[in-house]
Parts: sequence; C-alpha cells; structure tokens
Amino acid sequence: MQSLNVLIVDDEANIRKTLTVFMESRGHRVKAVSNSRDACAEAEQQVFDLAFVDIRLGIESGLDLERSLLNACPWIKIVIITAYASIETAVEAMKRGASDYLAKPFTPDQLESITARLAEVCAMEMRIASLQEDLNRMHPEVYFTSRYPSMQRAIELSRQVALSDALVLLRGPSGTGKTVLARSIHNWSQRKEEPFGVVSCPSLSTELLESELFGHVKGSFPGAVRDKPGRVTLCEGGSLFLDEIGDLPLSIQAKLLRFIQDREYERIGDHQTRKADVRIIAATNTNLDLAVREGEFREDLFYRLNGIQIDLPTLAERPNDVEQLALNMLQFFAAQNLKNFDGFTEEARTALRTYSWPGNIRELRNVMERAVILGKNGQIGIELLPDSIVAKTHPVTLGDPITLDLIEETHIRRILASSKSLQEAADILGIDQATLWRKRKQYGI
Ligand SMILES: Nc1ncnc2c1ncn2[C@@H]1O[C@H](COP(=O)(O)OP(=O)(O)OP(=O)(O)O)[C@@H](O)[C@H]1O
Repeated sequence: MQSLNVLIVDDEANIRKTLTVFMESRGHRVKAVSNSRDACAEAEQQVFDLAFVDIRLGIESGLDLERSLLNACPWIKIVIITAYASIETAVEAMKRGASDYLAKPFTPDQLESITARLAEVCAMEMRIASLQEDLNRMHPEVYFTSRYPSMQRAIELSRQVALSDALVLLRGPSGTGKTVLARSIHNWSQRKEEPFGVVSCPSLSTELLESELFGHVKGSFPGAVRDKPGRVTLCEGGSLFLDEIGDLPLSIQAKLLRFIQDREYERIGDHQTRKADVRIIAATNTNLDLAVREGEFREDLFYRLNGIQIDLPTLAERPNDVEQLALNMLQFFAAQNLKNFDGFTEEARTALRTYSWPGNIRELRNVMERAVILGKNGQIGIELLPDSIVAKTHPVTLGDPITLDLIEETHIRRILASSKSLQEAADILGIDQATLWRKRKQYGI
C-alpha cells in the first residue's frame, strides 16, 4: 500500500491518539487536530490524501468541515467518524462528498480495510491522471479557431447541439477532424464526466462489429469465450461515436435504429432486452444519399441521422488556417522532441498555404511531425517538407516555361490566401463566385 498523508480531526484526545498510532504503524504520515479551524489551516499548508473527520467536533459539525477540506484538497478522501450512527447522517455525509463512514467503536480490521480501499482509489486516480498527461503529450491541442465561415459555423453548431441529446451526423473527408469534433461535442455536453467511446465501423467483420456495439454472451459464436458487454453498455450515460457509419452492415443498421428509437438492445446470443442511455454521434465521409439510393443504407436510419448535420470543410477550403494550425503542431512536436523552432521560412509558409492537403489535418500533422524530427532548430524551411508539397507549390514567376493553367492556379491560390472572403477573392480576380467555385473545384483548392 502506498504511504498516505492523513489528517485526523477529532475532539476526543484518545481517538486522535489511537488513530495516529494505527496509521503511523502502517507507514502513513499523520497530522491530528481537534477542531475545524486547525484542520483548515493544515489543509491550506499541505496536501492530504485521506482525512478521518469526527461528525461532532464540540459545537461544530464535521459535515460542514467536509466542504472546506474538499475545497482545499479536491482529491482528498474523507471518512466520517461518528458515535451516533444513522442512515440519514451517513447519506448526508456521502452527499457532501465523503468517501466512507465509520461508526464508533470501530475495530482495527475496519480501519485497515477502509484505508486499503481508499489507498487503492488514490493510486488509481494518480495512474489515471498520469495516463491523461501521457495522452495530452501524444496529441496536439485541438485548435478550432478559423477565419472561414464554414468552419466557424461547424464549431458554433457543434457547441449548440452539444447541450442537447440530439443525434448528430458529422460529414467531411478523411482527416478533417470528425473524431476530434465528436469528442469535443461530448466534452461540451452534460455527459462530459461519463464515458466517450469510438467504434470504427469498417474496421471489423459484421459479427465482431455487432458484438463490439452490443456485446455477446459466452458461446454465442466461435471465439466468444466469455460474456462481453458492448460499447453501448460501457458508455452508459455518455456518448458513442460511430465513425464511417456508411460502412455499417444492413443487419446492424436495423439494430442501431431500434437502439436510437427505443434505447433497447440485446447482446448476441441473449434474449434479455437491455436498455442504455447513450448519445450517438455518427460520422461519414461518403455520400449517404447515394448509399440509400443503392439500397446499402436504410432510409429510415438515414432520416434519423439526417436531423443535424455538421459539415467539416477540407483544409484546401481554408488555406489561411493552415499556418496557425501548423504552428501549433510545430510547437507541440518541438516540445515533445526537446527542440526549439520559431516558425517557418517565407517559402515554407507559401508551400503550406498553397498545397491542397488531400489528407487534410491528419496530413498536416504528419508533415509537421516529420519536419520537427528531421530539423534541428530555428525555422522550418521547404527542405524539411516532403517533395510532394514542394513540387506542387514551387514559386511561379510570369515568363517561366510553364502552362497557363499553372499560372492561373497559383494566382487563384494566392488571391484566396490573402482575401478575407470568397466574394473578395472573386472581386479581385474579376470573376463571379460561381466561376471561382468551378475553378477551385478544377484545381482542387
Ligand atoms: N482542430 C484540430 N486541431 C488540432 N488537431 C486536429 C484538429 N482536427 C484534427 N486534428 C488532428 O488530425 C488528425 C485527424 O483527425 P480526426 O481523426 O478527427 O479526423 P477524421 O475526420 O475523424 O478522420 P477519419 O475520417 O479518417 O477517421 C488527428 O491526428 C487529429 O488529432
């Protein structure tokens, strides 16, 4: 058992003494006080893992002290001690944040078991916090700020729908950030303290996918060696993100529709109907209308999912956002690799802005990671960018032996990059918005 910092608050000197001797004999560090004021003063000065608090401290109430201790040390585990055991006080103590309850007179065994259990909880919380830190170290901070109305709309709508339990369908090509946005919707919602699960529909066979979603009972198919709860069970109270929902087999589509409508499902091989409260967020990078027309996607499920659609633009549609995103990623990977970079050379900046990024933010992230690994310190120049990016964006000068198309593409990209809106770009180029749209499509901008 890890050694804990323990605070004992009791107005009876012999209880303080007994608890102190017991805890110290188990290797914990103890501070014992007789009243709320001293307890608060101690909690201000050092971090405690565990506190034993008498419910009656002379004329003061240990229940009132709970809140002050939790404010000072939010992770502290409080055990309320009382000679006046009653269900009501126990319930009240737990409601105010106590972790357990000990009735006087207590035995060493009871103390031992409460302390061991809470030490385990403390250790687990520390492990989770350190895993969370590792996760944060592995992922650049999500950056949603954009100069483009299409992206601003997507984020605004996401924040609005997050507050409801509405079904959401995120649409956008691969790498545009659908998974990241789904997780953010969960984090902006009231379900944020509950689990968030991800199931990638194309990654599993039909049977395994159904089992992944709804679970199975032992022996229901070869390989089902033990009962398994599905994601729907594990995400109770939270959200489940179904990536590439267009790839969900028809047989599972029917079950998903029933789950969405009635919140009911069965595990594979089980007749018991279960219920779960899970918000579904789905994503697709294909045209679901077409899948419906071709009979590959159920129309009724399509209409259920179609309620709130959020479209994520490609990176090519937001060239002026690339530099800031790239800069954030550069700083992130630089810190991870213990290097120091201060931005990009002018050439690299132009290359980043004019490249069409078919792999979207995922590709940008990979390019930044590669540049940081290959580079030393200072600025990132084009020599650190992949040839595919540099070749497509080499500086074009009028009079160079190049095609008119390349001149037109380069010119449109540069004007788009320096304009605040598509209308402004169209005005500068002397064409209407429809023509600009056709040309952007033609050049993949
Ligand atoms: N707004 C953002 N800020 C920072 N990084 C982002 C952002 N959006 C996406 N990324 C990063 O880009 C990569 C791709 O994002 P994500 O997996 O969310 O895309 P996706 O649209 O779900 O892709 P796919 O359809 O292939 O599953 C991830 O590494 C993610 O961390």
